[in-house]
Amino acid sequence: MTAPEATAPAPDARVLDRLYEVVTARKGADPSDSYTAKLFAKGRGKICQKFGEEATETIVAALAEGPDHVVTESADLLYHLSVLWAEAGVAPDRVWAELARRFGTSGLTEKAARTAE
Ligand SMILES: N=c1c2ncn([C@@H]3O[C@H](COP(=O)(O)OP(=O)(O)OP(=O)(O)O)[C@@H](O)[C@H]3O)c2ncn1[C@@H]1O[C@H](COP(=O)(O)O)[C@@H](O)[C@H]1O
Repeated sequence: MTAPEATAPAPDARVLDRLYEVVTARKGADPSDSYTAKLFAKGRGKICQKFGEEATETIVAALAEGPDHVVTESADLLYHLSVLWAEAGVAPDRVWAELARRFGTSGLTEKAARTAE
């Protein structure tokens, strides 16, 4: 069996960085020991399919099930996004940098600049 992580991360946004480290370390691990390793073994198509399913489940939770379900489905969604990033070779730092770059630019301003091109 794969050993559980020694210490749980703080329950804040940095948990995604820790999760990405754990997920990346599961690449090439025995699929019978790890759900993440099983997903990697099934390939990128399966990982993308799972991410899509979790997105749909999050939508259903928001539309019909209430905040507690939105929380649990969002956690499933972000876990599967971490696996997708690891599969695609995208470290979360790159996403954080892109979000930071966009900070303070209204989506309306960005769209207007794009559609004027
Ligand atoms: N955060 C998660 C996490 N969130 C959700 N899941 C799994 O994602 C799956 C959700 O998919 P479904 O609800 O569709 O359940 P399912 O029917 O089992 O899925 P499929 O058979 O369709 O693939 C469940 O099996 C959950 O257990 C997770 N599995 C792992 N992690 C993290 O990843 C770490 C490593 O996990 P292992 O790779 O299993 O060691 C863990 O310590 C956790 O920190």
